[in-house]
Amino acid sequence: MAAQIWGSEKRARRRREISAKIAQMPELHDSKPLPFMTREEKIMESARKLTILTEKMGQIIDPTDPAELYHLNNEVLGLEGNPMALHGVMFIPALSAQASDEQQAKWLPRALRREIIGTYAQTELGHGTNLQNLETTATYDLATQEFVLHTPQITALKWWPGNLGKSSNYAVVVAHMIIKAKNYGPHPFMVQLRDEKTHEPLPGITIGDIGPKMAYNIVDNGFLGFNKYRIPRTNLLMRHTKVEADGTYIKPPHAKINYSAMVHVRAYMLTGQAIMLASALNIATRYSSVRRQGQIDKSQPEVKVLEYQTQQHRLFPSIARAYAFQFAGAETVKLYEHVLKEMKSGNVSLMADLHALTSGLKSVVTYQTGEGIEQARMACGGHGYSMASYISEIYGVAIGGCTYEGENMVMLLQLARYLVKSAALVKSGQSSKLGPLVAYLGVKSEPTSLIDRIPNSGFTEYVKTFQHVSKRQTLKAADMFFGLMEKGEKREIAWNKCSVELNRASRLHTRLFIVEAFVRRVNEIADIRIKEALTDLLHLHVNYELLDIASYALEDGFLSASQLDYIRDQVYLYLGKIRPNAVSLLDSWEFSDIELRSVLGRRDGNVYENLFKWAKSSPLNKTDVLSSVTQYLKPMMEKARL
Ligand SMILES: CCCCCCCCCCCCCCCCCCCCCCC/C=C/C(=O)SCCNC(=O)CCNC(=O)[C@H](O)C(C)(C)COP(=O)(O)OP(=O)(O)OC[C@H]1O[C@@H](n2cnc3c(N)ncnc32)[C@H](O)[C@@H]1OP(=O)(O)O
Ligand SMILES: Cc1cc2nc3c(=O)[nH]c(=O)nc-3n(C[C@H](O)[C@H](O)[C@H](O)COP(=O)(O)OP(=O)(O)OC[C@H]3O[C@@H](n4cnc5c(N)ncnc54)[C@H](O)[C@@H]3O)c2cc1C
Repeated sequence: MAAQIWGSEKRARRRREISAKIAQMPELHDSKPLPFMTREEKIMESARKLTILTEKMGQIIDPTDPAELYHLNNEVLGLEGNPMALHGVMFIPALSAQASDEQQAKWLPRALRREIIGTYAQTELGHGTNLQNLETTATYDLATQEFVLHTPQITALKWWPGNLGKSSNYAVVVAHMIIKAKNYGPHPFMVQLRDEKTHEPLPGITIGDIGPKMAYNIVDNGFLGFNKYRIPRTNLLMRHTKVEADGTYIKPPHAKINYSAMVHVRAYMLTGQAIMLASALNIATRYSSVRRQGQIDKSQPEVKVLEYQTQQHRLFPSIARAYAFQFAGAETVKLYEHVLKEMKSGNVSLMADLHALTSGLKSVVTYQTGEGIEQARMACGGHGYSMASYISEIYGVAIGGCTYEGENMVMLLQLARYLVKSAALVKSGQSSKLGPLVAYLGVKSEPTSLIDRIPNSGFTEYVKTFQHVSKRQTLKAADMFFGLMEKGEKREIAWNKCSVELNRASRLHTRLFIVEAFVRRVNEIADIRIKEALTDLLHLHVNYELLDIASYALEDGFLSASQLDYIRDQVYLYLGKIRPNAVSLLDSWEFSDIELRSVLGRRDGNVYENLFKWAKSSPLNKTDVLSSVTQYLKPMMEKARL
């Protein structure tokens, strides 16, 4: 099963080898539990480990393999980020995709050797989503052949970029490029921020940390202002766009090609989300098979809480989602790598499809991951609320994904644009022009679902039902939009008036893709036992998801009330079937105790003893009487007694 999760037996074996090596290197372990550290201590600890990794990484992993890098990152540095997180996740990918060969030769080896630390600075205090209204400017000075970066007012301060505040000395900065008074829109520039020797900010640069956040507090998200700060013309990233010495602008082959660093993270982050969801569920499911509370049969001893159907209903559909996201994520990364290769050789024809897909997936996956982790926390009762579970930290980090790389609602609306265009093709009889991901929009569906009538259809009837609701909602939302425009409404106003319905279509389309990716994977599996276990999980997934969106299928009678009962019964049936495999389905992800960082979710299940040990190690327990008591509470009580 680990091979299915991680993509191959070799990958699963490599993960085990890497975990085993790390287990033997105490210098790479947390020196104390992260929840007992201050933010400064955590950052210090993380930087300490980073320097060891820079020396020893090659002995532990293949540093050119993103999957191995990510595993090393999660084991050693953890989910809360590190002082070089953006260096790996966005700075290097941005240079790789957007710098010319010559620029790459100059900067990439330095970045890879970690001579310099970089980040990706795009969002501003006043604008993040709407890139067209970013305010930072890069004005070309023909006389000196330099760009002058400037922050015209406080709302134009770069705000949020990870590791910008304190750690990075370089950044890819996105600014509106102005040449001879003409604004060419946002473009990426390589900018040195700090002196390479002293790490002091360079003159003309105002920079700092934006303060603590809900999570990710090892990352120094920062602010940045420029005061007429000059950089050479050749610091514009020029793989796709060029500006010649005389100010001539050579436009890129696709208007949005400069957005590739965002698409990179959107494609890769799905796996990250699946891992976080599976981690939280691993903790909650292991704990639920240790925790005994109450009786189902009063004549019997207290049961493990995992025996309760409500507990299973709370956890198991999310186990199925974690697998589904992992499989959909693997497909998306493959597609991304393909499109990136094509883009490098000038073929940009697949960019729109990739953008639409990643926008929808990013939104649905992060939202449902957040939901699943929060349920996992509640499934652990009081102990879930303790930082000893580590679930609250996982939750805080995971839901950051609902916001970064494009706010979820906004990204769903990006997918909706693609869906509406596809609907227009269907309506104008041009279904043959539909791309493969939306081809179902042009296929006539049956009048009713056959779900309960062909139960062994190998999920075909389920897929058809998902297709039916997605198609119906897409065409309905598109009709609403076109209808408003026909009545004379301006395009943008009509769009806004339909946006809730449009986003519903985007979610349904994305959920269909996730189901299909799960079905595709299960169909490929040769090993009978693995196939059986995953088929049970897939049954639970399709029935649970369908129940969740049933209103869309009920409203036009595609599903009947009796079919809904059938689907509900299937959910209960598969909850019971999955119960014996539940812990194994999560242990198969092979998270080490070092990586999980959870007292509650330890592999040995020795929960209570370790919780007590953990509590005793709390800094508050270093002394029996705190100074808050001697200084304030004790005098107060004494005064009251007089
Ligand atoms: C050992 C130690 C190692 C440690 C390091 C570990 C290394 C690991 C190695 C690698 C593994 C990677 C694993 C990753 C795991 C993830 C972990 C995450 C970590 C957390 C990092 C967080 C970092 C966060 C960064 C950021 O948030 S950066 C800022 C992001 N900002 C946004 O996303 C802004 C959102 N807004 C937009 O994208 C745009 O403004 C918009 C798309 C909404 C609108 O754009 P615009 O206004 O310009 O466009 P229009 O509306 O005019 O036109 C729209 C048309 O353009 C098309 N379009 C838009 N975008 C694209 C695109 N990207 N591609 C193609 N087409 C695009 C639309 O479709 C429209 O087309 P149409 O007109 O035809 O409809
Ligand atoms: C943990 C974290 C890490 C980050 N790291 C980085 C980084 O490294 N580099 C970087 O540059 N940035 C980074 N960011 C910033 C991040 O990319 C932005 O916060 C994000 O893109 C959302 O933009 P915003 O903050 O402007 O939200 P807003 O756009 O102001 O969103 C506020 C609300 O308005 C709604 N809204 C906005 N526009 C529309 C629209 N057109 N239609 C409908 N609704 C709309 C949204 O849906 C939302 O409900 C990070 C953010 C976080 C939380």
